[in-house]
Amino acid sequence: MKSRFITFEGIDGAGKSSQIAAAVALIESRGLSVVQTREPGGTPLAEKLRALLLHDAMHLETEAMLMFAARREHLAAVIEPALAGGRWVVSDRFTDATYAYQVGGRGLDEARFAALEQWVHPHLQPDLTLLFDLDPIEAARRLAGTGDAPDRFEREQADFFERVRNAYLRRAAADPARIKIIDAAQTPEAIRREVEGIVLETCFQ
Ligand SMILES: Nc1ncnc2c1ncn2[C@@H]1O[C@H](COP(=O)(O)OP(=O)(O)OP(=O)(O)O)[C@@H](O)[C@H]1O
Ligand SMILES: Cc1cn([C@H]2C[C@H](O)[C@@H](COP(=O)(O)O)O2)c(=O)[nH]c1=O
Repeated sequence: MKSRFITFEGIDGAGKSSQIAAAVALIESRGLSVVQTREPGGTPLAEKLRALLLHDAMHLETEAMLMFAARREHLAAVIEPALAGGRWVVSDRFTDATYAYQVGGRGLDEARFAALEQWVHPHLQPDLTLLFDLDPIEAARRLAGTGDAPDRFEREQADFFERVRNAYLRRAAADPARIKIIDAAQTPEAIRREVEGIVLETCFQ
């Protein structure tokens, strides 16, 4: 079976990380080998860039370029070799996050985003993206419940996350065959069933 690249997206606190393990377990239960990874990050160097991105204030264009620098490393060291070797890749975020957060949330010029995307991965897009869609107020409530110290993005206000959410929904409307929207207000069990159904329908038919 052809290897697949699956990504999980959504505003902070939407619940995507909670569902990734179940999706990976489902794919592995079919006898397939899966690389589970995340962005920004996924390699030692990209994880160092992640620490800068999540904790140090910076110019918006620096932020966008560092996201793509981390992605370039991640593609070269993890994603491309895995796919070439017949393994599946499941990533917690990819380039749709840059569109949503840097273009939608922060106002990065869309042409600059498109140029970076074209430079870093001109031919590769995920085969399937699961977009966890949730009201930012509910997402903030969930995050507050974790008790974890918020990072630079998680400290943003609801209007920022409303713009991020709307940008994700625009990206999904532009590519409905790839990006499937999940109502993240459902119970974890209902979401798990929906995620598994979409993965089986789109990747195993
Ligand atoms: N469907 C759900 N209903 C209620 N709470 C949930 C649901 N899914 C996840 N949670 C809880 O919400 C919190 C955030 O979940 P999770 O870490 O999966 O979100 P996330 O989208 O990955 O966020 P981030 O991008 O910030 O890592 C956790 O405490 C988790 O237990
Ligand atoms: C890939 C990517 C990520 N971000 C932001 C989104 C999140 O706030 C953090 C990553 O943290 P997570 O809780 O592990 O999801 O980074 C971004 O702004 N732009 C991107 O391209």
